[in-house]
Amino acid sequence: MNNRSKNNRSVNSRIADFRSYDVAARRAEIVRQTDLTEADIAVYDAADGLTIDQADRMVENVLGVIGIPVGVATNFTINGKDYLIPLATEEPSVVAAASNAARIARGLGGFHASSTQPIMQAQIQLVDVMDPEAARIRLLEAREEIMALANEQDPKLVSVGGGVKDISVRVVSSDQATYVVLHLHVDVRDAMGANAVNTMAEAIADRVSEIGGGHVVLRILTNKADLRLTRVRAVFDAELIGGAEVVDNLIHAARLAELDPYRAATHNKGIMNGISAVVLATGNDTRAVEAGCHSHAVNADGIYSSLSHFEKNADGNIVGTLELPMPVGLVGGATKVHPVAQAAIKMLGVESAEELAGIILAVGLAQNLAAVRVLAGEGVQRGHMGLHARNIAATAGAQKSEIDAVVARLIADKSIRVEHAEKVLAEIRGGN
Ligand SMILES: CC(C)(COP(=O)([O-])OP(=O)([O-])OC[C@H]1O[C@@H](n2cnc3c(N)ncnc32)[C@H](O)[C@@H]1OP(=O)([O-])[O-])[C@@H](O)C(=O)NCCC(=O)NCCSC(=O)C[C@@](C)(O)CC(=O)[O-]
Ligand SMILES: NC(=O)C1=CN([C@@H]2O[C@H](COP(=O)(O)OP(=O)(O)OC[C@H]3O[C@@H](n4cnc5c(N)ncnc54)[C@H](O)[C@@H]3O)[C@@H](O)[C@H]2O)C=CC1
Repeated sequence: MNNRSKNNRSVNSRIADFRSYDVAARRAEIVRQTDLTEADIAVYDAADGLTIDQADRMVENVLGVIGIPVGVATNFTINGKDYLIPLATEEPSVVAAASNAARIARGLGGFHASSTQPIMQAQIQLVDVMDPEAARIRLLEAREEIMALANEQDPKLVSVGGGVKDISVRVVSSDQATYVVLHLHVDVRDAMGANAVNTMAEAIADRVSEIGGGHVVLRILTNKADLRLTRVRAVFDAELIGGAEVVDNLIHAARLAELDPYRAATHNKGIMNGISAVVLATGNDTRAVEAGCHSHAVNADGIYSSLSHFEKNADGNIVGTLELPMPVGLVGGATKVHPVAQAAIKMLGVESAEELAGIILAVGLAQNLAAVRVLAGEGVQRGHMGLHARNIAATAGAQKSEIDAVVARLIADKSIRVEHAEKVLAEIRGGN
């Protein structure tokens, strides 16, 4: 299931035992397989991949930068193509878990992703409208004029096949107030699209109030990007999951997440472990994606619920599915200015925002399956805390050469706590 990169390199995401490579060997492997050159991958040498001058141009009142590790998830095949996927996360076991679940799906075809058109929406809120229902109809009658005025703001977007495709108008009312809210539906192609649609919304606002009446308050993107959905599905091998009993327990665990908001929040956090890590690694807007996902987690009955679904198929394997808004881009925002984000995009070899969205969903589903699988079996502590033990050993003061020995003792003693690590370290240093 190899994939040819843009420069015709062969990407094979199945790199057995990648964990035992040292950092230099991992980089060499990535350079060998992907379009990243040795010069490109050197951005990871700077502690944060970002100079102070670059940071100072990105946000305000800059003091410095914060480093977040970037790891590579292996074993991913998506729509028949292999990917080596950068994840930026401070949490141990996320990269391992995603790689593990991708390995479990790989033999059964990997992940299949698809998306709607990349439609983002802006809202223009009219207040104090005397005749809200009639205003709604007048605005819909002016559809062509409103769309043309909005499209004039972004000839570049229109030239690449995007632009406003439709409008809709809602009357939002309660006992306290009634608002007329016009939505612009904008195809943003390979952009995340917030700046693009906000520019349009501000430009048409006066004309919208002339037609609708009242006056304008809000003219801003909605992060409930429910017209820009990405879907992913994968079959996970029952044997590799741990057998029929773990499969059945996994279904019970997933069902509780559908029924119970307390469980759903944690289940969805596991999904976001994967999603936010790829979104961050590619310089995309984590808050925009997270807000969109949260808004999507409320089901038809108004209950906060699981974002994913797991079912057992006729072969006894698990079929996992995930459908989410995924407003990410390859142009604009930090994707174009952050050197590490650019390296991530080049490593992935993605050609469209839609392809990137499919990868992000696949990692979200993989991370979710991996977590629920261990919860349905041995519990999360062995795998997660085993990897977290490295942090604990370092916190206790272990040097690089001492960490492996301290971690081995913490796991053997089933006590992954700083006080115990300090005791073990003292013993090791004392020759006991
Ligand atoms: C941690 C594992 C994967 C171990 O699982 P394991 O079965 O011991 O793994 P293994 O040693 O048999 O290796 C299997 C594959 O996993 C990967 N792998 C395995 N270890 C590593 C490693 N060190 N570094 C890199 N890759 C690793 C790697 O791909 C490897 O294949 P290989 O390539 O070696 O042939 C498993 O226990 C697991 O998936 N745990 C879930 C961890 C998790 O979800 N972490 C997130 C933090 S917990 C949380 O935030 C959310 C949660 C859990 O509450 C969500 C929820 O409740 O739903
Ligand atoms: N509520 C939110 O989520 C908000 C987010 N933001 C920020 O907005 C930024 C993203 O805005 P964008 O409009 O994506 O950025 P942008 O304005 O930098 O880039 C988009 C522009 O790129 C041009 N373009 C060139 N080639 C294109 C192609 N192939 N496809 C699409 N457009 C192309 C178009 O003119 C388009 O308007 C992010 O940094 C985000 O953090 C800003 C305000 C609110």
